Amino acid sequence: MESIIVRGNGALSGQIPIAGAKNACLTLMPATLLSDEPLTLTNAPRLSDIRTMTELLQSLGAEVSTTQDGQVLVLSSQKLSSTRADYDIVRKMRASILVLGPLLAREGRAEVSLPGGCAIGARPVDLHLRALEAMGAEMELRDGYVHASAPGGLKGGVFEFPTVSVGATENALMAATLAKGTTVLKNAAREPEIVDLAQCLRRMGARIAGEGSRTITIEGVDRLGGATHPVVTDRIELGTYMLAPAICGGEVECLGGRIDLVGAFCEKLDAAGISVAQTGAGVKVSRTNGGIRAVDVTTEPFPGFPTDLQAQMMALLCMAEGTSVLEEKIFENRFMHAPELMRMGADIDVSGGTATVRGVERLKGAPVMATDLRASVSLILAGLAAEGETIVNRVYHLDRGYERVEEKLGNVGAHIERVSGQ
Ligand SMILES: CC(=O)N[C@H]1[C@@H](OP(=O)(O)OP(=O)(O)OC[C@H]2O[C@@H](n3ccc(=O)[nH]c3=O)[C@H](O)[C@@H]2O)O[C@H](CO)[C@@H](O)[C@@H]1O
Ligand SMILES: C=C(OP(=O)(O)O)C(=O)O
Repeated sequence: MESIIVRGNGALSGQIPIAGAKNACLTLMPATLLSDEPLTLTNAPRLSDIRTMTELLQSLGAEVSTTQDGQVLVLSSQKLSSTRADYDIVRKMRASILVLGPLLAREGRAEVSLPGGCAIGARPVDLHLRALEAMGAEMELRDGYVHASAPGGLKGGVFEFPTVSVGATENALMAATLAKGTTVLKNAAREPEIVDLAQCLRRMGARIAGEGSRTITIEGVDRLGGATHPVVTDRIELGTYMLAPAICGGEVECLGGRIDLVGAFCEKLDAAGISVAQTGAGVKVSRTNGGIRAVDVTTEPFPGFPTDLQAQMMALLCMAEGTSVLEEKIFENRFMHAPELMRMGADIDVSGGTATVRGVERLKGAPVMATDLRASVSLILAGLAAEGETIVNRVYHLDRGYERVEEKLGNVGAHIERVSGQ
């Protein structure tokens, strides 16, 4: 099994290229199921989750080819051979549920394994099912699978999400493109990945208005065609690497970064005493003098502070002057990084959805265990600023969402390497 070894270091300096967004690509890929013409995605990230989605789509009969550098995906679903998303693939990745809406819209039926819970929370899919039911789908839960059908095709409907859900909005949006009539999605998610999906679907011929606002209106069309679409920048990878110079000191430019993708996060960095500026090429972050100030953070749906940056922000605040309070409002169990950070000398109390972090002067390297994707990278960030060596085990979580992390951080001066067999 592989591990990442990080040795505490001084200031960082240089540039880090930011990849296309994992979470956008994972919803754009199933959009291929809506059309019999090819969908080409450029700026795709090279990640294990993308390979899992490729495997899932291929199991349904789609053809997926990748350029040698892995950045262009050509997906073709001319003829589908199955409507069943098997447990063996779905269990590897929750985003697999995103094939449900497209399959149902194109084929009138789908059988998708329930993804189940995961380390960060229970993560039910009831809202995905209810939104599709509002379009006339019939759902039955049997043998651990959702058996969905819409024999006469989906029909436009009005659905108000009781809670904002990124995945359920994506599933409903994709399905509605081929439903008969108009669908209105209220209290929809406003994340940049939703906007990216709507733009891609529009390129395929869909009629969508209002993405990025709380209400999305979709006029169903008879068929969708092919398209070429660039995957939006990964705002979570961006925020993660913005924290590297914030934690270690120095100045790093994140190439391709856009402040508008991480507005609420930048406000917190500013309050913590970190300088952030948009440049022609990306986002430049520096901490050249002065310490880190404590700040309070509450996670919220976009445009609020993203839950996917909470663990990394906690790594920064472990070394702030003063006490910070982090409230996790999206997932019920997303503080597993806290005990690992405490192994490195952090002073953190967790009570329910609240973590109180009292800043310490210095963290100390230790062997730690990655429990999920963002937790893993928070431990790497903490290790960069700790005294001595930190060994992060179970890095397969990291490879779901970060490509070439050692190379990207190594190029700005971090002491980081991947080793096998630890
Ligand atoms: C592949 C992908 O894009 N993953 C992202 C997506 O996950 P995902 O789409 O799974 O997250 P949701 O926005 O759906 O979850 C938000 C909240 O709604 C709840 N909920 C969701 C669906 C449902 O049917 N019922 C229900 O109760 C969830 O348990 C959670 O408490 O958005 C999350 C919130 O920004 C991010 O952390 C994930 O990185
Ligand atoms: C939680 C995440 O992903 P997923 O929804 O695929 O588990 C994430 O990207 O941080």
